[in-house]
Amino acid sequence: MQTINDVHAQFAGFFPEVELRPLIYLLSKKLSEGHVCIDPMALLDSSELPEPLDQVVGDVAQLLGDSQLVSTACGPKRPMVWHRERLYLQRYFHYETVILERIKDFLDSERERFPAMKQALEMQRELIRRLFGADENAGSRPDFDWQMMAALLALVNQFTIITGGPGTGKTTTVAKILTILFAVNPAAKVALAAPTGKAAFRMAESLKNTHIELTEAVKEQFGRLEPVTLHRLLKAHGTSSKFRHHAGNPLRYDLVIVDEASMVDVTLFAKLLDAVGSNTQLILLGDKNQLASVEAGSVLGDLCHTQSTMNVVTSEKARFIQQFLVEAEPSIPHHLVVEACPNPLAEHVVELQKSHRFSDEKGIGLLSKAIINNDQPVLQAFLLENIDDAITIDKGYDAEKFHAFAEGYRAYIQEPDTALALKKLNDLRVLCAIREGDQGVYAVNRRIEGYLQEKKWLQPQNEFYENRPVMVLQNNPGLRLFNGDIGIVRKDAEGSPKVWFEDASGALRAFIPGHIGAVETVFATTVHKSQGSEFDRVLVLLPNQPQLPIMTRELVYTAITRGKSHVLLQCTDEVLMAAAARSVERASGLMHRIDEITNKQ
Ligand SMILES: Nc1ncnc2c1ncn2[C@@H]1O[C@H](COP(=O)(O)OP(=O)(O)OP(=O)(O)O)[C@@H](O)[C@H]1O
Repeated sequence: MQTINDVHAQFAGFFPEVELRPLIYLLSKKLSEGHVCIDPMALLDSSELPEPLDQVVGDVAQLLGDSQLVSTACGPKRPMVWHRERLYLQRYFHYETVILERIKDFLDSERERFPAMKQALEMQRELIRRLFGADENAGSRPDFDWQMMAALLALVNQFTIITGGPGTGKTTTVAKILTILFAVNPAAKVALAAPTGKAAFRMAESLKNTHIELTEAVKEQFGRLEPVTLHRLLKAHGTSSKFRHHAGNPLRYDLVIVDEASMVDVTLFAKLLDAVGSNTQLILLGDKNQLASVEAGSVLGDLCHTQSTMNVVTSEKARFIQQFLVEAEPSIPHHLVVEACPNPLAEHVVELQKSHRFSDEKGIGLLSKAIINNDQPVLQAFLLENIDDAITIDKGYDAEKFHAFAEGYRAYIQEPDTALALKKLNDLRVLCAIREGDQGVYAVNRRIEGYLQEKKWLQPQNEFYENRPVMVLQNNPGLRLFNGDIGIVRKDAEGSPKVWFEDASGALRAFIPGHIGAVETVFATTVHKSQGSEFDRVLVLLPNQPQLPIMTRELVYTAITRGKSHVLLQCTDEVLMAAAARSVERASGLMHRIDEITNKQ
């Protein structure tokens, strides 16, 4: 229960206009829950206001319009902005505005580039047809190849979002985009980035291991791509959110690719867009259905959801794309081709729809779709039958099943080669929804430690015991270690404990434990922290509290799709059904401000 002493009430109390305090209270509270702004009219009916702030006097719009603390979009700089029925802290309104303005700039500059780029791509017709298998597979494919649409649009656009679930080929599409780009411009400068070091590293690995045939020259170009975190790309000043790259000192690349963009909050999103100059193309990859960032905003999801139908294109772009198909190949479905697109982001967001990793008919593919679509009959069938090879649902939170899973950690502990041990550690993970309580990360980590100790595989006598798996909890740009990086404690040749990490090139790096700042044990981690990672097997432990607001379909979808071959789901029927029925709601103005890209307000 909220008390008058809580931090949001204190914040509201700093403002002299007493009648505005209930709104400021709500704004502060909602910001801490990940919302970028509030719709005061909708919220004032709710019972979220503590006494004595629960009395709102007068007409809200008039109150905000008359206040010296509140400005409008074009008004003087004040602590808050009231814009199109939403109330923002000035800073967050600014971030949203930067995002919209930068997208507008990208769209303006690409119109000029289109004829030249179109011509350049037409010169690469053979390569494009070969990459998308048009010659050999013509006619055998049942549906239009959305990867081809994504790649061609990304190459002619300045700003593109490629979204899709796990295994839909986002990385493969990037490999094809790069192959075409290097054919057009062998000297192209490309940056690969992601919000976490782990995600950036994983993208670079997947690019190196792509199944597409590359020439030696392109292989060499791929080999030179160095994955970096967004903080490193933008050149963070220490651990602050100030960056050396911004509109006045833009990034000097031809193309910037950002993976796992669903994890980027509104602040970093705005700073990224601000730092990408008008001559640089930007491609954002992510799964719009995944959990959003821990901090405020769900920008990637919001930008994707501005369109009710995905993959709509104008007939001009459809003609351009379809010239690369051979006759027998399926073309873009007719209902998606229009004369003019009302949404400015049409042709800039492409959804890849076919998973090449999971079947839609069974296993992780079927269950994750059923969760995100709240498909209750399919979920009921999973709960009733429990006969899927890739999914085990344990409704009784069985200790034996838990221990059998934890036993999987023995492989990395007994692996003498530290690089291999790091890989084996990352074969499996326990994913928790919460931190506190018996089913939270802290208790579950202790439970696994205790079990492995009982088996005499671990001796956790001190903080940095041999083989402790740890996750770094903050960015250390100076050490090139970032929040979310995972390492193992092992003694070095001199017998001193060190924490070992793998860098982007696969080389081992060791640090004295005291030098890397706060870490936590990572046998189990939160679903939030697991974003950007995939594991062969996961145990998803959902707390037996169906009413918990954090238990949403996005959370369970994100957890399940971290698993590549098997998911053990510990939850009751009620918990799973309640989570599937609940969706993350994050207020932002992006969806209803998207028309500002075309009609400057
Ligand atoms: N068009 C395709 N034809 C055949 N196989 C494909 C195709 N596209 C992707 N794949 C295969 O599907 C698997 C997943 O592809 P990829 O890693 O590109 O997907 P992703 O969307 O990036 O996945 P993740 O969400 O896990 O990062 C890979 O083994 C890849 O080789």
